[in-house]
Amino acid sequence: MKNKIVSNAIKISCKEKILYIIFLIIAIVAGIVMQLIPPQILKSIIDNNISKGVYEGIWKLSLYYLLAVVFSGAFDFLREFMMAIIGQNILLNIRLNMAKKLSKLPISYFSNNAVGEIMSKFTQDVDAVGTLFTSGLIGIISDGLKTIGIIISIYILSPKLALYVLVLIPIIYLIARFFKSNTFKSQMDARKAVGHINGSVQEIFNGLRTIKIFGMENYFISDFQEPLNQNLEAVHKTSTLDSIFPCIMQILRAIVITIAVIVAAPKGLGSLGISIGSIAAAVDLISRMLAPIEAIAVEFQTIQEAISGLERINEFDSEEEEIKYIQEKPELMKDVSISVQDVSFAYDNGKEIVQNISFDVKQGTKAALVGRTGAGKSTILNLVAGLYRPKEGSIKIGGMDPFEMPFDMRRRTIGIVPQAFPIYDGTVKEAITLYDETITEEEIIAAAKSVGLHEDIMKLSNGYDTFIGEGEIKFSHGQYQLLSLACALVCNPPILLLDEVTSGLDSITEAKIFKVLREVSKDRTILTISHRISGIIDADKVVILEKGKIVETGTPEELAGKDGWYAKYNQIEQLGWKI
Ligand SMILES: Nc1ncnc2c1ncn2[C@@H]1O[C@H](COP(=O)(O)OP(=O)(O)OP(=O)(O)O)[C@@H](O)[C@H]1O
Repeated sequence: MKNKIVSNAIKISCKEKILYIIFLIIAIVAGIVMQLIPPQILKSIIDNNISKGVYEGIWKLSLYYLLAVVFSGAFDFLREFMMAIIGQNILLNIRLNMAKKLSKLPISYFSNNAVGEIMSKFTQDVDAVGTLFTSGLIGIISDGLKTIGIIISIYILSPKLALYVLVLIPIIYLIARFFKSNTFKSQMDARKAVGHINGSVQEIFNGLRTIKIFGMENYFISDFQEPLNQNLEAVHKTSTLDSIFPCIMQILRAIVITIAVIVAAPKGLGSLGISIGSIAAAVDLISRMLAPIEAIAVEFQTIQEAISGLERINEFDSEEEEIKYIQEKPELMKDVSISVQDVSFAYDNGKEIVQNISFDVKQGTKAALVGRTGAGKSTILNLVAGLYRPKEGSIKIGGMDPFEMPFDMRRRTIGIVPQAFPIYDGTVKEAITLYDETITEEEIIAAAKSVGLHEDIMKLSNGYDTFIGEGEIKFSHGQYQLLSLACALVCNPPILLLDEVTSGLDSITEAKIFKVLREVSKDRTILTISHRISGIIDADKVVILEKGKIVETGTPEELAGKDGWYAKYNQIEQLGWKI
């Protein structure tokens, strides 16, 4: 199988659930054999007892009949149960394999794929593939064998009757298939509409304030109404098909049985010359045959869905993985200067975002990248952090390409503070360590103290063990930025990359964060980005970017003395305008 994620999951599950697989095979075989026994007992009761007026021992045969039916049902239950356990285990292993794969993908994968799309691979596509194991594949084999077994049994009773039944099977199958594929289509429509409704709800929640301020409630309600109507229509269609289908199958069963009785009855139209007991057994067998044929129609549908899910998982599986660089004994760098030489870069869409960028940040100094929104500042910071590789030129940190830096070395060399704190589902402690268990309690507290957050954390209900996941807001925006800074500092990295850390903060909080930054930047190499001159802290060097190119470089004093971009930005800011 080409799909390694799925084939590997099947292999693991086969090993883990070998006993269940053995029970499944036993249940399938025993179920098929068991369901053939009751009609034979029925035939014997009618032909050998009732027809001949021998009533002795009937109760025993009736009891055997009952037991055979109960056992047949029990084996069917066992089959379904085993299939569900094995199938769910395969699903779990597929999802685990996908999570492992996801953790190996480069940052560009996440920039080029919407979160919703990735999520649907983990949920809908895996569920669709799962039906292959919980019902589809095994179901089709087992129901197919059941149908074959029944036909053989009818053939033993009367070969001609078996031929009549054989002609009727495709008709029954096609009718069942027609109903099931239409039901499936309307279920899909209903699901799509629910997806649209969920999207609208999320949009409404996210923009609640704006909606209220601009009085857009009616617009959103109308946006909500349409998918609701679509959902209702699709659900109505599904319910109608679902309620008609059993009636149709009942009628079909009656038609097949009527035909069988007419052609088989000793004095009927085309007498087959078989006993009354055989007719009764045949009627019993025909009644049992409709359920597996109906199931096969459903299983074909699920297999089709599973194949398209499998294709999407296969696509995900073939995504190129990030190269993992490993160093035997990661050493801390002695020289931590940053050098950016003739760097050009384009994201996957090919549009060049930065061109011919060159600058360096000497060890222990501070540089600031300044430019307007969209100038390419964050892109350069991400390149320096080693998240992307330049298309042209080179970036070195202490002579080493940051893209090729082993992960653990990167974490201990470069501390990154993003524009906004990413909220993880976890405790304050986990937000600082990012689940790195090698970080000690003392190091966590020292990091929190260095950013002045220790007292605030201690005031929380469970201190460092307080949960701060989504919907559990415990801090202000500024405090979250300090937490983010503590996370960057906990490994004591000699380099700090700061991405507009104070954007969106009031001037008092901004001043507080600047004070902390001044403290923690001592003896560190700092690269900070800002779209304002006032957002750079004590920079030794300022690099001004405009549309992906450097337009000015120098110390703040040098640049202030020129009639260039820096002076222009400064002038505008002093007038109170934001760039
Ligand atoms: N993952 C991406 N894929 C494609 N284009 C991107 C990606 N990230 C950013 N860009 C584009 O690169 C350009 C520069 O973005 P970047 O975030 O580097 O600018 P910036 O100067 O940091 O802006 P801001 O101050 O608003 O954060 C923008 O035009 C943006 O559309």
